[in-house]
Amino acid sequence: MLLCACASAPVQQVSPRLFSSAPRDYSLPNDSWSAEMRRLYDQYDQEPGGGGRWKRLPSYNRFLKYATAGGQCLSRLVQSRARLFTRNIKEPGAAFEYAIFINEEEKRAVCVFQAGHLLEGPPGHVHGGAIATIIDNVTGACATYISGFVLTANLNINYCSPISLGSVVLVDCAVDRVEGRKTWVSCRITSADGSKLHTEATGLFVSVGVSHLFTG
Ligand SMILES: CCCCCCCCCCCCCCCC(=O)SCCNC(=O)CCNC(=O)[C@H](O)C(C)(C)COP(=O)(O)OP(=O)(O)OC[C@H]1O[C@@H](n2cnc3c(N)ncnc32)[C@H](O)[C@@H]1OP(=O)(O)O
Repeated sequence: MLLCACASAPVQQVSPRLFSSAPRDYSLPNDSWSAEMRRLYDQYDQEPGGGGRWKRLPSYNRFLKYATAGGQCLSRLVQSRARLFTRNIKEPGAAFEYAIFINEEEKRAVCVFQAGHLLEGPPGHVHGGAIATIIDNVTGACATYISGFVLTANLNINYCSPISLGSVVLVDCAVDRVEGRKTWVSCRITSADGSKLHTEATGLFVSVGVSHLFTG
């Protein structure tokens, strides 16, 4: 379920069944993925209904773009040119290629992430802001899945070793604690084989009503 609200209209409920056509799911493999990216994806991917531990989260460049109903409030959102930051570069493989898998029982999310050439920071390596972005995205998805709609209140990141452009890494997150409106998530980015630690992070996410986005 996705909630929609704006300052001048009452909060409305919009469900994915209102989608008019199949949107592009960016979490599915494409030709830019390396063999290693594909191998890791296959490792976590499970047949729908197969009872596997991991569920892939679909990923769209804008969730509401494909909805057909919802009145004035929704149409104002749909008509805007906003796009999800991590999915707004058209060239496959150029920036963020990733798929997130959720393990509800363990309250964990794992993301297989291939960092493209447009994410350069230090020569040949991934920009720290791009690393922060993927961490925010994956920890945010993990917190959202467990606690419902949340915003990032705090993110602490230790950059332990640089990530090479074009490489594939694993972003592994877990919900550590939920207390009232607050959800704490920890995160580690490692090399694909798990042998090298690149980044460690913790995040605090606070549950809000979607109307918070319109009222500040
Ligand atoms: C079915 C599911 C599918 C899932 C599929 C999802 C896919 C989806 C993928 C996309 C995932 C993208 C993920 C991006 C996520 C962003 O990037 S969010 C954007 C960046 N974040 C923001 O812009 C947030 C800006 N900040 C705010 O709006 C407000 O400060 C907040 C965080 C909502 C908190 O404000 P508030 O609601 O007024 O709450 P407030 O009463 O101040 O605080 C509540 C509690 O939190 C504590 N707190 C608040 N801020 C802090 C802080 N900075 N440090 C420590 N404690 C704090 C307070 O002390 C308080 O604690 P208690 O007193 O209750 O113990």
